[in-house]
Amino acid sequence: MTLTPPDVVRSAYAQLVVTDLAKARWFWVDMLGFHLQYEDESLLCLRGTDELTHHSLVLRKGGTAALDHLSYRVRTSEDVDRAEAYFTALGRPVRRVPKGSGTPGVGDAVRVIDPLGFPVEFFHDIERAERLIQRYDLRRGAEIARLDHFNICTPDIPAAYAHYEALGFGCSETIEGDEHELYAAWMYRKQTVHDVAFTGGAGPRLHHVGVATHESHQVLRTADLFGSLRQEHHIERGPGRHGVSNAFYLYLRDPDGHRVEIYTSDYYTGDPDHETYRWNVRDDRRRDFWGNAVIESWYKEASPVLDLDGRPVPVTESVLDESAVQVGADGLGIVEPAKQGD
Ligand SMILES: O=S(=O)(O)c1ccc(O)c(O)c1
Ligand SMILES: [Fe+2]
Repeated sequence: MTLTPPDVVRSAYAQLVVTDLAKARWFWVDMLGFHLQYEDESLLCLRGTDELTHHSLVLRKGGTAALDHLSYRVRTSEDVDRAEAYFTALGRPVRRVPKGSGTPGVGDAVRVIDPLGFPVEFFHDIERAERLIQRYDLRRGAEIARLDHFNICTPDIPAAYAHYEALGFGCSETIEGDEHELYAAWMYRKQTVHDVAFTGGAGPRLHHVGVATHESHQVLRTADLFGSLRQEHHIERGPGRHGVSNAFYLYLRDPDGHRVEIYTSDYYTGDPDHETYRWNVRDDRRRDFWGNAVIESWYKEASPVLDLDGRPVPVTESVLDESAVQVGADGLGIVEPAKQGD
């Protein structure tokens, strides 16, 4: 029996558990400039300046910092039923979340634990929100425009690739070994570089949420804002230019250690014959086009994830470890001189 996957439109929101809502509000609203769409004593629903639906980030107060769930928007309400049937047929834990019983603003949804162990929601209906695209008077901090992608840590990248390919995701770029072993992949439904990407490592864990600004000067200004306020310890990696995606980037850690990437200027991937661009793991421009080393914490640290009952999901150690491949300025393992023309 052929399984019809849900028609995923885009990565829509991440729901993060934070231990101090006030500190999280400072980081995500005051410093990053997310707009506050909904707030109560235990929950914040936030969106970027361009976003026309209720939220793209939800912060829920809890005892341990973790990913509560990732959420994808699907094209029709029938696709929510398709998602339920698809993951039920895969033998995965599935839970229907009727409108009003889940995240504020979201209509009928289904939540699953996917084959990679991640809590993932699929929904169609979501409340519309006031158009703030040209309300420059309300912009502040990093001026975040929208959610761009999720990056997940998983021990088996080929399995992650196969799962998302079966969901109809295209692949824009990869990092591969000399024998084409897959170290990382970037996959999309919307017509940019990625909605989801996979970082090799113990998983399931959330590596980061990628949020987009319109301009690289906003990425630079973000770093300056944290420096000005003596909050530079929130800066983890960058600013810099990625090899993969060609985006300009800055990685921050929020007060609970959740990683967020401020990201701008990747490229269009919408043609039906779009070809995957493949990087060799020994190319030390792959992660930073200028050859700057990737800090160890970026490879090793990530947020735990919760199951459908809010319990932490145990992790499995990785099969491949990209950080063990030392090339030029990158990697942390055995030093191998880069061959001329690598
Ligand atoms: O560091 S990489 O160039 O591989 C990279 C590319 C795009 C991303 O969104 C990212 O987080 C990391
Ligand atoms: Fe990213």
